[in-house]
Amino acid sequence: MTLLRATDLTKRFVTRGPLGAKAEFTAVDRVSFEVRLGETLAVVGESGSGKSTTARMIAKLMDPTEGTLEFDGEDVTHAKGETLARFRGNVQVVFQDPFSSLNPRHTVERILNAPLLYQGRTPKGGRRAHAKELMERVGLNPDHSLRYPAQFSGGQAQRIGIARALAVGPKLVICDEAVSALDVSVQAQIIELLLRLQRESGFSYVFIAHDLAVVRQIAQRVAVMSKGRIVELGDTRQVFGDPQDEYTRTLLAAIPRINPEWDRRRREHT
Ligand SMILES: Nc1ncnc2c1ncn2[C@@H]1O[C@H](COP(=O)(O)OP(=O)(O)OP(=O)(O)O)[C@@H](O)[C@H]1O
Repeated sequence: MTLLRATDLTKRFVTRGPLGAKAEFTAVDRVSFEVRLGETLAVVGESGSGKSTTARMIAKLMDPTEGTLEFDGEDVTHAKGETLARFRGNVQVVFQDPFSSLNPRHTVERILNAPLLYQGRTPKGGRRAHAKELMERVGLNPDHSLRYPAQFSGGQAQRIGIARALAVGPKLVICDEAVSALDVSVQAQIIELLLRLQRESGFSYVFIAHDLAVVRQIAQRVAVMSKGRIVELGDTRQVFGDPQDEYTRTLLAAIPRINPEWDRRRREHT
């Protein structure tokens, strides 16, 4: 079942050159894909390929210049008011830097209650219990609910970011380079957590990443972006095992350890 469908999503930015001359730059160029219920779709590509801009558009943090976005069968491209609030209850984002996305002056309890309150909902067992329950779900000590973000490590802060995304019971969680800034060992723990939460709750992920080794662990399907376009999209094993696009091959060749099978075949052909 299709949960989210992006059709020809396009984002053009107007930039100004050194002499003040206006120029238009197409960061995302007619990108189309769907996210199925319960799956993880990864979006990979080099820096500047348009991954984050795509993530921001499907999270409705940025309007597309052109194209449409459907969620749960409903056109949400220009959603406002109640429709937008409902969308925010279904689609949540986990950002790369937890410290800059968590308000440093708010306690974890307040941070974890904010999404529900925005929805005009009150947590059933009260705010404290709601925060503690979410902290437990993501492996944090619930006794620390009155602490501030700065009192946590990077990995723990990312767990708070993930707990906040879960607070409203979303159907889709967009992870925008959510593990990229973490040490490798912490990264592995967070990936494990993301996989466990998906098993428990059955939501979908759109997983934006540049680390293909991580993508291979977590995503059933992958979209490869280059210069604002999707150049390849398909089953992760298939795309990584037998890339059809030249750019995907270059991307994979940059980390030959990623797929011994593909690496072996690459060596055979060179
Ligand atoms: N607000 C903006 N105004 C002008 N150009 C922008 C803006 N936001 C992004 N861009 C440009 O759009 C292109 C795509 O950026 P985007 O951040 O989506 O790429 P990315 O694939 O996520 O890269 P990274 O992995 O480095 O985050 C880049 O060339 C970027 O400089």
